[in-house]
Amino acid sequence: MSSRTPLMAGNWKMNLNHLEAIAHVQKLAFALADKDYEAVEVAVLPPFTDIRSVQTLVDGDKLKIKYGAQDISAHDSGAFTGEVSGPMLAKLKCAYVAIGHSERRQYHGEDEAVCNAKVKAAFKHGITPILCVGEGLDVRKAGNQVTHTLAQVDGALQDVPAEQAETIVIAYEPVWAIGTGEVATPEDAQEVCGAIRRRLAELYSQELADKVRIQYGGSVKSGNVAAIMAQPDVDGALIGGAALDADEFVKIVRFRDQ
Ligand SMILES: O=C[C@H](O)COP(=O)(O)O
Repeated sequence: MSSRTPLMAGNWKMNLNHLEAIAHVQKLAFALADKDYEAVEVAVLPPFTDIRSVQTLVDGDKLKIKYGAQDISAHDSGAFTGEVSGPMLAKLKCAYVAIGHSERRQYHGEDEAVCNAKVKAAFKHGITPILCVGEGLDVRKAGNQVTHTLAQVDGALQDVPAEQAETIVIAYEPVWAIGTGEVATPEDAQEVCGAIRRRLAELYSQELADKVRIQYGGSVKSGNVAAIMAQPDVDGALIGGAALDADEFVKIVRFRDQ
């Protein structure tokens, strides 16, 4: 484990309405103590319709839980039905936004150019991107996971200046491990997370690469998080299913106790 502050982020995906979101965040807030926030940054990524409610709760009770969105439009405003813009998310004080999640890539055809535009949109509005990258099963079976994932990193960071890139979070999520119960081994996670950090050093500088937090995502649970977090280039986790269970998510935040 590195000296970078780990980021444990719960990606709720399309789960929990705004009332359930309030109850869930209240439960997290009740369970988490100052020492948890000192050791780990904790964030939730609810559906768009929940964000205002989460913001009101976090602001009102001065909670230390960060929150963000699961997607952002590449456009600031205009005729883009169904999209939500950077200025809108910034107005709700979103700290983070997931970009290029494999479900966005798979179901909405998001490619590197789209991810690149969204990364730029997030930075433009002061929101930290959590750039999601990772290979599918066929690519893994062919042994091309590193090449594939680094091409996604290269594409999304095209023309992103160092002063922005140094704050990005990159989530390595092998698609075959998402929601399947198939977790990559800690060595699998380290192989690709380490390669991502080396690529950041090539694209920018070693100093910058050493600052960037690289998460692992894919069937993370309290029972496997400690071994994954023990890897030198893994600085947190992007958690899907297990983040919907407040008790389990708190255990993941407290990975050092597992
Ligand atoms: O964004 C989270 C990932 O897709 C992981 O989801 P999962 O923990 O349910 O496998």
